[in-house]
Amino acid sequence: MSSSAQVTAAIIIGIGTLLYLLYRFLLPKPIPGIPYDEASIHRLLGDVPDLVAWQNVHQEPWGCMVKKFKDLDSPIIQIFGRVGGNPWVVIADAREANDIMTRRSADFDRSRFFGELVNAIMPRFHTKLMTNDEWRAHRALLKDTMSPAFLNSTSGPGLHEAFSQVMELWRAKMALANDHPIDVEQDIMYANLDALWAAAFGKTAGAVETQFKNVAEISPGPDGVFRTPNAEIPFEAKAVPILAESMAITAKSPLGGLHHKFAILFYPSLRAAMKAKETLLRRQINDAAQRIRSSDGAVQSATDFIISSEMRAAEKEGRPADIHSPVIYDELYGYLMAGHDTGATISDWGVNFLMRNPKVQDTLRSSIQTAFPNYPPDEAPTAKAIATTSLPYLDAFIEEALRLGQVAGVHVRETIRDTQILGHMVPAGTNVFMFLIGQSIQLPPIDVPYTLRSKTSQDSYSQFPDLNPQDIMEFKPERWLNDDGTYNPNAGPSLSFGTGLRGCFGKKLGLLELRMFFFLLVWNFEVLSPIGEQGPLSRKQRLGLKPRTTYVRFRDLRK
Ligand code: HEM
Repeated sequence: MSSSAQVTAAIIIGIGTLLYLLYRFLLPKPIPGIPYDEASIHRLLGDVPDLVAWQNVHQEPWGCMVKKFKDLDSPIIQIFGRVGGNPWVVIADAREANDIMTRRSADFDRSRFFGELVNAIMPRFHTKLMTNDEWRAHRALLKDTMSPAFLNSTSGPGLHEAFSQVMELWRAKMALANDHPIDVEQDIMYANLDALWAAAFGKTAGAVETQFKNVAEISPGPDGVFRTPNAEIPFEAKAVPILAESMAITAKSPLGGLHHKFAILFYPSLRAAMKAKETLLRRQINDAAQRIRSSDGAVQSATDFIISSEMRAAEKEGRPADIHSPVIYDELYGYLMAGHDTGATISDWGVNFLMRNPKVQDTLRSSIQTAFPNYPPDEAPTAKAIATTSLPYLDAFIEEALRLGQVAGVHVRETIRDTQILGHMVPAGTNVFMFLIGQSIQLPPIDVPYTLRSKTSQDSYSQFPDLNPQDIMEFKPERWLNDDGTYNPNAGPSLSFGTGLRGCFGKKLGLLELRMFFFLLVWNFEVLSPIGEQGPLSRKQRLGLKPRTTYVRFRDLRK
């Protein structure tokens, strides 16, 4: 062999060896002792191909996890979701999940994986921060907007207006659809966007109002479901779902948040949406400041609240008010974004559960009619009356819809020091996913020996009972009621909003949103299934985990 051929051969062997070593380096490295799928450790992409394959067939990736837990017969497993990244630990046990989120803050904190989702859009939104003084200061900014007084008097009327409007939209559609099913998913999303917009800025975004324009064009699709062409809503409002949906880029891309940042900077639709976000916030904040100056500080929205607080603090400290601070911008937009799609997703689930459980629907309706005996059918009670009246069956219905719906397939925390989960050592810096749509919350649990539970989990064992495995898959609001008919949120694991320090900031507003929507829905209509056989209820992954379809027939109860 000539010397140049020898050099070429040596280079090829060298490159080949390097590539092989790189490949070996990037292959998944399991955490010792925690079960995993054997096939996944021989692939650079780990478990991703399985999740993608499941998604392609079922429109959501999570059923694949139910199968992995079953195949590995363990409530704790590990999966490999990033090339060359650390394994992710996943648990399917509500009791341990609750324990991690409420009692183990010395071991777990907000996961950077979760924070990455919002980083490119709202880098100062507190959901991204670890639990520290900065996070506490951000939470304090809007804390009082979750007080009962603020919710019932200031936020409630806007929610009532938005949902009353969508009831009228459906009345108009129903008159033309002539007892055929209507696709209501987009209307529900717009109604929730309007509702949160009103809570944030004092007036709806006009999204539902815009939909009235096209009602006359309602027509059946090949599946017999009636739909209206989507009327263009104001771009500032449209920007909210556009940006919210873009967070999926982070979740899905092997490059995570880097890919999302690139998209926000260079994709024209996302650039336009970011610009609309800035314009909207600037205008709303200026309007709020002017309103406050001219009306002795009367607060009509979350924006008014945050701006008047800043103006008062500045006056007290003798400095100019910093009403256009990036923190205020990101917290306000976070408030808007975090609440509309989550509320809409659970509303879609609840509508499906009402259709499939006519007895539950009858009980729910008679319970609210009994609570308001003096109202004629065409006059719904006020926002304040709905918000403040004891309605235990409605609360139980919502709790059950949250349990069997679930907006998020998982909650995530990160270990901040080496720790133990269900008897296994988990190193610091590991993302721990707590699975919500499988065993122990929606399916019979996987057996966990008591002694493997953490000390805090054992000590708090009697805090809530496990769900009954015999009827865990049924939609049964009664499980959340005491014998005397009062609502009992501790009748089982209630994790749909997360829990503990880093649970949902807007839970009370979210619950009010759902209360107002379902009250007005059941007050106005009987919610009927589309005609014909109903298949099993399946999911699709959008920003949240939604039911595959929300097709409804309505019977108007005003007639
Ligand atoms: C039905 C409605 C809602 C549902 C189901 C829901 C669900 C959730 C979930 C599952 C989390 C993650 C919790 C965790 O990791 O433990 C979360 C966090 C959060 N939610 Fe909600 N949410 C809803 C409404 C809202 C509303 C209306 C707002 C604000 C106005 C809001 C603001 C937030 C914020 C700021 C966080 C992050 C908290 C932190 O990191 O400290 N949510 N929500």
